[in-house]
Amino acid sequence: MIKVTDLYKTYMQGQVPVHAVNGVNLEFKKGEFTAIVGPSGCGKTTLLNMLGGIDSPSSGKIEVDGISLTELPSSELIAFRRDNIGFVFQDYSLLPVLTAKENVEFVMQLQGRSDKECEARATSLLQEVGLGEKLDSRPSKLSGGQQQRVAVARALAPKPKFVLADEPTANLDSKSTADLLDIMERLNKEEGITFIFSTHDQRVIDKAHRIVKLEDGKVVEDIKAMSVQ
Ligand SMILES: Nc1ncnc2c1ncn2[C@@H]1O[C@H](COP(=O)(O)OP(=O)(O)OP(=O)(O)O)[C@@H](O)[C@H]1O
Repeated sequence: MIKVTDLYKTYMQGQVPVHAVNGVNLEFKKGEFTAIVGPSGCGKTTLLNMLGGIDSPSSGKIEVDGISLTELPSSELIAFRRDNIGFVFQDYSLLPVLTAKENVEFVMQLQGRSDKECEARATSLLQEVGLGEKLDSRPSKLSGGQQQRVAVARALAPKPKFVLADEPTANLDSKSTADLLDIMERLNKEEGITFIFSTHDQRVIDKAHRIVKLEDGKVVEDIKAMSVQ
């Protein structure tokens, strides 16, 4: 479970404080499939970055299965993030010189796993996201949708406790969006992967089981979809 308590993040824009996240309290249970929504600038990216330990709060607490991210020394936070949190970014963020398989293997190599294990898991994850034929392709040879599927496979490679996705479909066409959502939904259902994603995309919002709406850095709505109530 992820527990967020009294979370604040204030940026200074010149002399003006911007309260990007302004007193958020939330819990995410294992296996949830949650969309964070709200107008541009409401704090979605800032919240996701803090949940993932890539940005630190001005105050407040984030706990993952009882471990307080906000209190971990930075070296332990880096290892915790690597082993427990998967990220999917809007711009895919794949390493261009590596093939699809190498991009997925890379993060497991950082965990110190054997080459054999890295290769087997990367291959099976890429097959699972429908890219079994593209293992040796570099990102420049893949469509946006295919690159984002590599990014999902990479996020899952270290067997994370949860996956954070910041507007994962922002650059995808309708077909690629639908395919990516099907894959995320299947992984959520069959493997119990917890997904938390920010989005403006109604097609993605329609698939979410829970919708958390932010405005001006505050949670103004937190609703469960009818089908999972
Ligand atoms: N590094 C920064 N320095 C200063 N202000 C920032 C910084 N990052 C974000 N902000 C401000 O914090 C607020 C929240 O930004 P954030 O990117 O989290 O919103 P968002 O909901 O993800 O927006 P979008 O939907 O446009 O991506 C905005 O007012 C933004 O300008």
